[in-house]
This record gives sequence, structure tokens and C-alpha cells, in this order.
Amino acid sequence: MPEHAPLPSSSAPPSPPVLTLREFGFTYRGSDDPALTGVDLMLHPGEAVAVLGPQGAGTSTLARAVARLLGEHGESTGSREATDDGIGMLGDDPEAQVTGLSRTVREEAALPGRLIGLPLQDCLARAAVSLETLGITALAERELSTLSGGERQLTALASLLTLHPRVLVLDQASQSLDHSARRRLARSLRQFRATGGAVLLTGHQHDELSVECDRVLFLDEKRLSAGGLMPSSVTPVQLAAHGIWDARHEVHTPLNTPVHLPNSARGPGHEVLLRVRDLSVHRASVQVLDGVELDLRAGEVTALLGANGSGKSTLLGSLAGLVPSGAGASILGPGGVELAAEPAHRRANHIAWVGQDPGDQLSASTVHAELMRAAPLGPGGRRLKRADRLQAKKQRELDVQRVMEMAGLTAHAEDHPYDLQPAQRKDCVIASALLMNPAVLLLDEPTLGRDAAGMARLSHLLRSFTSAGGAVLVATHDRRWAAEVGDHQLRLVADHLLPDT
Ligand SMILES: Nc1ncnc2c1ncn2[C@@H]1O[C@H](COP(=O)(O)OP(=O)(O)OP(=O)(O)O)[C@@H](O)[C@H]1O
Repeated sequence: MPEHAPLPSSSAPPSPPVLTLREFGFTYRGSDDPALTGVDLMLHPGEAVAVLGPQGAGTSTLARAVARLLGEHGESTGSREATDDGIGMLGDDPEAQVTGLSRTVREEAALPGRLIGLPLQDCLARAAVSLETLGITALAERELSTLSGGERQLTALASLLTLHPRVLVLDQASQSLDHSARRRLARSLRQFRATGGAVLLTGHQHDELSVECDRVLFLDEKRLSAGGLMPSSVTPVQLAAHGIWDARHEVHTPLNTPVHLPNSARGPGHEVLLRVRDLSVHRASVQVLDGVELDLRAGEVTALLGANGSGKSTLLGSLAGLVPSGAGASILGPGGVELAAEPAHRRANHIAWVGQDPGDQLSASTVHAELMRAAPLGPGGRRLKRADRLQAKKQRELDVQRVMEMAGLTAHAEDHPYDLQPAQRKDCVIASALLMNPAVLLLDEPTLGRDAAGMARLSHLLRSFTSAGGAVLVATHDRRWAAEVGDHQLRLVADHLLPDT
């Protein structure tokens, strides 16, 4: 079958489409180039379609167009027809997924119903069903500010489901979810479709959710491929050709050989840059970590796996000094310096932390200004003599340019960090961290929202850092990437850190 041949007509659903885009295009205000052009797309009741494209191809614009969220942001061409305006969408920005209007998970899940005037009892009943469907009933009374990234994403999905939409648009819906949460979500989408609901998935990765769709379409150069492919027939080569990251762990594990840049420092016995002993952490009286032991060595990447809420962010935050740990913990930095009692800003001389939400760590109005702010002037800093200071400034500019280049941010130097895609915002924080010249880099879920090139760039950044003698601890749900980039893989299970098998 040619790559984009329509599927056999026997598999086409008989009912009329709930959504039709014809020759649809969209140009953002202030831009000369369209973000989408000539898009034809039909979605039928009970159908699920995945539209995959590389970062910047327009997948999020397409999702927003379908959900009618583009409004006054620009000009559209062609037509969009929907027979049912019960379209609900979950966007691709994990930081914008909860409203900030509710205190608890239950209130957040009930909120959309309240906003459209449903009686409170109905809202709560619907919320209870949504939480149950997504397997997060146990979180109902939890305050939103205490949720892990995946828990927050599931809460946002639960809110969406309480509106009983007829069409669900999910932009990178799997991104903060662990394997079992993705499977749970896939199961609830199956139930949703069985009752006539239609699903449009968009994103840059082929994973547990997109493999469940009826069709996969590729968006390249702002245009959508015609017809579609059965997800089971999509090959790694086709995905690579379209710039899509293939997150199907099973497909890659047997073939996987870790790709490492040459690194003379690697091998057992080289310097331990961070030695952790007896690290225990409680959050709101629940023990999240119990007696964790960990060695991070120069030249090595350690991948940290674990279910949603298992404590990965807690571990990284406690090493960075941002989450208090129990008495008796020892955290030895480079040269054996004890850091456990040091505040976060002192630990930052050795350890750089890139948290889950990049927005928390960005404050300048352009990418370039953000990186200049992060980069120290070198030993002596502001006290340098004028000539030395000029030289140090020149060097800093060169360092910033080099890191921007490596992180793929050069073209965005003058952009506001909040105008970047979520993955690029994270790149900006990673670039700032690298400019601090830390010995140890702690990264929390840096793979979210990346296409194949974005993943390769990230791997390269980490490998360059370890090749220069640094050590990396990186929390991720992407088992394929963890196997490829990690010298070691550890898994957090029931408060304990174990080798991943
Ligand atoms: N400030 C807080 N107060 C109370 N509990 C919290 C707080 N922050 C996190 N938790 C809880 O601690 C546990 C570990 O959370 P953490 O964010 O470390 O998990 P994670 O492994 O990073 O999860 P994810 O993969 O979803 O990001 C979870 O049950 C979480 O809900």
C-alpha cells in the first residue's frame, strides 16, 4: 500500500462526520507565513485520528483550530464545519492545565460543570465518574498545589471529561503520564469512542495513545498528508522520515544499542560527584523517599524512572535543596563536600536543577537576556579590572551564543521565553543551567513535547556535558530514551530507589 493511501472503505465509519476541515489554513496575526495551509480533515463519531508532526509543523495550531480556540489570533482560510460544538480540548502546555480557581482535585474536576451552570450535585457526580475513569479517585481531596506533574495532567483530563464532550482534542496528551496512566487513558478513550465520541490526538511522538487510533496522519511543512495509515503499520523509518519521535519502547528495546559520544572519563571507578546516603523525605506527612542511596559519577548519565507520583521530582528537588529532607541524610558533592545542611543557593555552585515547570525558572523578557543573566562573569565577577571585565563579558557572550546554538535556540534569541513551545522553554532553562558550569545536572522530565530532532539535541547536550566531566540525573517517563541515553537506569518504587530491570 502506498504510504498515504486511504484506508479500505470497509473500515470507514458510516455516520456523517462530526468535524470537517476543507482547504483549511491559518496565519497568526503579525506573521507573513501561514502556520497551516490546505488542510483537509474529517472526523466521524467513534473515530480516533492521530495527527503527528515535528515541532513547529502546526500540530498545536490544528488542535486549537478544531477546538475553535484560535479566535482573534489570526486569519483562517477554507472552511471548518462541526455538527456538534461539544468539543473539549486539553492543550500541550503542562503548566497551563489547571485553572487556579479550585483548591482540590474534586473541585477542579467539578468546575467546568459549574461554569456552565449545572447543579452542584450533578457536577460532583460527574467529577466522581471522571476521577474514577482515570484512576485518580484517591486524589480527590488533594490540594492542586501538591500534585505531581502526571497527577496534575490527569486532573485536567478529568475536568475535561466532566463536560461530556462529543469530540476530544488532546494535544500531546500523554506527555506527563507514566506507562500505566497512558494505558488507563487509552482505555477510557476506547470507552468514550464506543459511545460515539470522536478523538483527535496531535503531537510529536508516536506512543501508547496514538497506536490506539484508527488512523495516523502526518503534518509536514504545514500540510496534512491525505488518507492515513493504520497505526500498526507505521514503521520506525516512516516516523523518522517525518521527524516524529517513536516512543514505543517495545519496538526499540531489542534493537537498542546506547549511542555515546567518546568519553575517556567513563568507566567504573571514576570520580563520584554526588554521593547520597540515607535520604528520606516526607511530603505532608506521607513518606515519599526512604533511605535513598545514590552515586552520580563524572561522565555518566543516570536515568530516573518511576510511576507518576513515585517521588522523582521530590528526589531531584531534595538534592537541589528545594525540598527538605529528613535528619541524618548525607549529600556529598564534588571533592566530598557535605551539602545536606547547605541552602539551595550554595548547592547551586555544584548542582544545577532544571525543574518540571520551566516557567518557574524564567524571568527575563528574551531568551538571550535570560541566558546572559544565568552566565557568571567568571572568577572575580564584578570586581574584575575594567579590561579583564570587558574580556570576561566577551567570553560570556561567546558562551551564551555557543549554548544557544547547542540548544537550538539561536533563532529564538530575541523571543520572549513564554512565546516558545513548552519544550523550547525547557531548553532555555537547560541552557541557563549549563552556563552555570555545574558539576552535576539534575533534569526533571526534559523529554516532554519533543520530536525526533529535539530528542537527539537533548541527548547531545547531555553527552557533551558528561564528556566534559559532568554527571547527570534525569527523571523521565520515556523508557526508550532512558535506555538510549542512560549509563544507568534506576526506578523509584514504593519510596525506594532500585536498579531498573
Ligand atoms: N508539596 C507537596 N505536598 C504534599 N504532597 C506532595 C507535594 N508535592 C508532591 N507531593 C506528593 O508527593 C508524591 C511524589 O511527588 P513527585 O512530584 O515527586 O512525583 P513524580 O515521581 O515526580 O511524579 P510525576 O511523574 O507525575 O511528575 C506524590 O504523591 C505527590 O502528589
